Amino acid sequence: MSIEFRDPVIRTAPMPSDCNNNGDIFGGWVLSQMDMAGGIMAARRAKGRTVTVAVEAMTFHQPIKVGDVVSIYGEIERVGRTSVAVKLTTIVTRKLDPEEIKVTEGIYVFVAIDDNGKPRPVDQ
Ligand SMILES: CCCCCCCCCCCCCCCC(=O)SCCNC(=O)CCNC(=O)[C@H](O)C(C)(C)COP(=O)(O)OP(=O)(O)OC[C@H]1O[C@@H](n2cnc3c(N)ncnc32)[C@H](O)[C@@H]1OP(=O)(O)O
Repeated sequence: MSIEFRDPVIRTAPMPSDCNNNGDIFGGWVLSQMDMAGGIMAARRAKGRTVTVAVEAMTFHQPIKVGDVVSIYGEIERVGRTSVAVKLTTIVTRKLDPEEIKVTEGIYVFVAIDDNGKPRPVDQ
């Protein structure tokens, strides 16, 4: 299903306090939002706790600005023995403009962990 017809995992609006020294939204803010979106998807897929082990192929295509509505879409990219990779794409709309702009994408890898923080198998 294409992005336009799916629900985002997270939809939010950044605040002026989320800006960097250029006045755009700080990259760390969006990385964190993507981590949360991927963490929700991975925890659902792994049916329990997961931790982020790696971020692969992260690209910042366009800046995010105050006033943007930020939507993060996710899809499961692959499932390993203990890991779940989630492809995350961030789309914004700017103020009242309905145009959807892809601003970031990346693949976040999560590992399912047990109560001792050790990797545990994910149902295939
Ligand atoms: C129930 C529903 C609830 C729903 C509602 C929940 C809501 C919930 C929302 C939370 C949203 C916040 C999400 C933030 C999540 C953090 O902020 S987590 C904090 C940051 N991360 C950490 O602190 C993790 C620190 N690292 C570790 O503890 C250990 O390295 C780990 C991750 C447990 C792995 O341990 P290890 O012994 O090194 O594991 P190892 O067996 O070598 O590898 C395990 C798997 O990882 C893969 N892997 C290892 N390194 C890499 C790498 N560099 N690249 C790719 N893959 C790798 C391996 O290939 C292997 O995969 P499989 O082949 O088994 O599939």
